[in-house]
Amino acid sequence: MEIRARAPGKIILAGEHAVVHGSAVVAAAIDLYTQSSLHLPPSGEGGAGEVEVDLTDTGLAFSWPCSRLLEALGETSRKAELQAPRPCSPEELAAIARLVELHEIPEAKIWLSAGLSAFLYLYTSILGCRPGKVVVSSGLPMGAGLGSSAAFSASLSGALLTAAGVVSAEGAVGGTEWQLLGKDHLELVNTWAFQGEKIIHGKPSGIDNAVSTFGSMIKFKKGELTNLKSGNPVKMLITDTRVGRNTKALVAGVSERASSHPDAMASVFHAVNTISEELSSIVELAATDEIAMTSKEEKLAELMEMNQGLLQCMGVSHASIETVLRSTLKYNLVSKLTGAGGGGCVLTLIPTLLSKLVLEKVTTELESHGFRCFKVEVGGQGLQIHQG
Ligand SMILES: Nc1ncnc2c1ncn2[C@@H]1O[C@H](COP(=O)(O)OP(=O)(O)OP(=O)(O)O)[C@@H](O)[C@H]1O
Ligand SMILES: C[C@@](O)(CCO)CC(=O)[O-]
Ligand SMILES: [Mg+2]
Repeated sequence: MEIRARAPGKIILAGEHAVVHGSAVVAAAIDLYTQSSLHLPPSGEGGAGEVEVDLTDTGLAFSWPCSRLLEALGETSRKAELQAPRPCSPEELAAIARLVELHEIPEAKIWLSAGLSAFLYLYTSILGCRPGKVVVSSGLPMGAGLGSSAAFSASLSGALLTAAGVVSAEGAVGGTEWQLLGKDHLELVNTWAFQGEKIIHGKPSGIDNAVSTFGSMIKFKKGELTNLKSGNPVKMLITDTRVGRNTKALVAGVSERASSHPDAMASVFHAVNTISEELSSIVELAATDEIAMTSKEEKLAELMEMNQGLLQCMGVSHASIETVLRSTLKYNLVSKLTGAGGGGCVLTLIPTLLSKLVLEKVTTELESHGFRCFKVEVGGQGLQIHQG
């Protein structure tokens, strides 16, 4: 049996990091996906065989004998528990880390260990220690702020829960082989994906896995989701600075700064909350003419610029991000980091009336710094399933 699931990455228009401390955040799916293809042999009983994962984008594949997994983790998946996802316990995480260490991951790719731990936890918790193989491919740069960890966790959870028979597709994505899940099933996938994010992010807010699972554009605050209907298409240029960084460490750094300067950082988080609330209202306005559109985009740009300034207060900007800010500002364009920062990707708002020539000049200048630029469609579908 083969089951494929794909989940999108995301951009954050305002509110990253502050959302971990209770502020509102606005995020949207993008049309870059991570796909998990699950292959299960007909028998499927635990004990014999292996659990394999092939991370095609890294050129690395890993496998564990089912007997070894059973010995280390015990038979974990029970149908009842599938409806009530639980966090990976410290003991399970330690056992999983030892299983990952059995494979000598090349030092240059040691950052993969978090993803492998999330894989083993989700696979054994949902399917138990039965043989199977997952092939993962992605259009998302890893560790770049576009939610690669969430897209990985959501696509994997979707494929595994479909194989376990607890979620199923309810409708087709017009003109494609992909199918959509109903709201209740998406909620279950999202809760499992959040467990995967906890292993990779440490203290995730839940916004990344929510956007990867539900898609669209979302305002999120203290676990509460509000679907936003963008009044007009939102056009963003994404610049990947190609500076690798680790979201878990960056999130921890902001928490440390909040502990060192509680009052000042509380003011920063409050200001970000206000920016996110205002941005969510403006993005839903439907501008019907050029004057209204220009006015709307100027307000969005101002809010992005203010949020970037507050992200610098949090200590998550980077010299490469500042280079993007300076380069785009020369053309009166506004940019902000997206995701955890510390490098990774930067958003630049593309006004409707911006000429193609100017956009080409900006892109050429950014690429002259060794950055990679690309445009994405914002606010598309979330998790999608295909049963072979
Ligand atoms: N396709 C994948 N296969 C295996 N592991 C992955 C994959 N994509 C992401 N990961 C895991 O997630 C980690 C990157 O997650 P991280 O949260 O640091 O960055 P991000 O999700 O790309 O950015 P952000 O969280 O800021 O949006 C990788 O180091 C890897 O462990
Ligand atoms: C930095 C952060 O706010 C977003 C990362 O994409 C972390 C989180 O919310 O889990
Ligand atoms: Mg992530």
